[in-house]
Amino acid sequence: MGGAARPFAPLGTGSVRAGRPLRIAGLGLAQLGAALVACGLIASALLPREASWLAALGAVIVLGVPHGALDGAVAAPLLRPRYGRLWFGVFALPYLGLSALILLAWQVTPLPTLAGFLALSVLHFGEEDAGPGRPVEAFLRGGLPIALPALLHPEATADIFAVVTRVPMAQLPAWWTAAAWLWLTLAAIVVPFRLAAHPPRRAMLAELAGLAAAFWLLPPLTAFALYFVTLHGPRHMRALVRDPVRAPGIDTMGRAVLAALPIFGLTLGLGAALWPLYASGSADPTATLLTLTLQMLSALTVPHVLLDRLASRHAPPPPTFADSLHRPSR
Ligand SMILES: CC1=C(/C=C/C(C)=C/C=C/C(C)=C/C=C/C=C(C)/C=C/C=C(C)/C=C/C2=C(C)CCCC2(C)C)C(C)(C)CCC1
Ligand SMILES: [Fe+2]
Repeated sequence: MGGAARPFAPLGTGSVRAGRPLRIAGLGLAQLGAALVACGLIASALLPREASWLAALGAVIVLGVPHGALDGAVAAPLLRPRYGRLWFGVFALPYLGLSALILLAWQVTPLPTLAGFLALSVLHFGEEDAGPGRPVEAFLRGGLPIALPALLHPEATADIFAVVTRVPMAQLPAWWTAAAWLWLTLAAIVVPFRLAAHPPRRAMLAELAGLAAAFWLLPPLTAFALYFVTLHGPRHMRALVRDPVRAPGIDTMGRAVLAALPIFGLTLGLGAALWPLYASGSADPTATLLTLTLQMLSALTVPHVLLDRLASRHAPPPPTFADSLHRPSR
């Protein structure tokens, strides 16, 4: 998230001669891809429920999970100087151990684990969307994808989480509804003041309005997939591309995608290995995929967020004016 800004190199830059990104009708290749994915997801909302769940989960897995697979590229510069070729084991073992504990927690105490997952998601989404050092904006923006489905589509959201937790849920847990109302009340109080004090950029207003419309008009899982694969994942990858310190080898979106592939493959392998365990309790493969995907996302989120914290703590402070006099500019 932090770090010195570098011009954003759009996806596909590497394959375009003379470094000029391919543009069609004024859109870069990355924006065009995102627009196509968004149209596909919106259209999938017209399908029967099972099919629309499959489309949303497919997008979350194929297009959303790779942003977390870049954690390897963030950990390597922290660990390789000290552990040499053993760095991946030193990184992966605690990462997997922590994830395994969360998967176990879903079996033992599903509802408290759900509450923890939602709280961590607000933090994670908010920090990514608002940027560091903006706790109020982070709470408001991170809370939006969690609160709006509870307020606008409580039954459909309860149906999803009854499958994920494997706990019958005729309606959403009262604590979720109460937290969603609290978020809405705080937003209604804080937003007018902030709008008056700092008029926001038009792009941010458009993003928030688009997100609110998606969570209002689309089924909740489709709206979540849209947010996760067109905003959250790309934003995380762009932040790494722009940060020369946290992942030094990742300086274009094309490189970021390539660097994510090996660990993404490993993650798919882990999912495939866990499948029989999850399928044994359910007759419906779509429900199994929903449970496994959401539980795995939550399990990976804990080390994913911790690593982000550790990496920002190890990042050198931003250069001072005196530094800039001694160092050649990038
Ligand atoms: C490095 C590594 C790895 C990998 C990793 C990864 C790949 C990660 C990822 C990560 C990630 C990828 C993360 C994520 C996150 C996510 C989240 C945080 C989410 C959340 C969500 C939510 C919370 C939702 C909800 C909902 C729904 C679902 C529906 C409707 C409604 C709502 C919206 C509410 C491995 C293990 C292989 C090995 C070791 C090392
Ligand atoms: Fe993330």
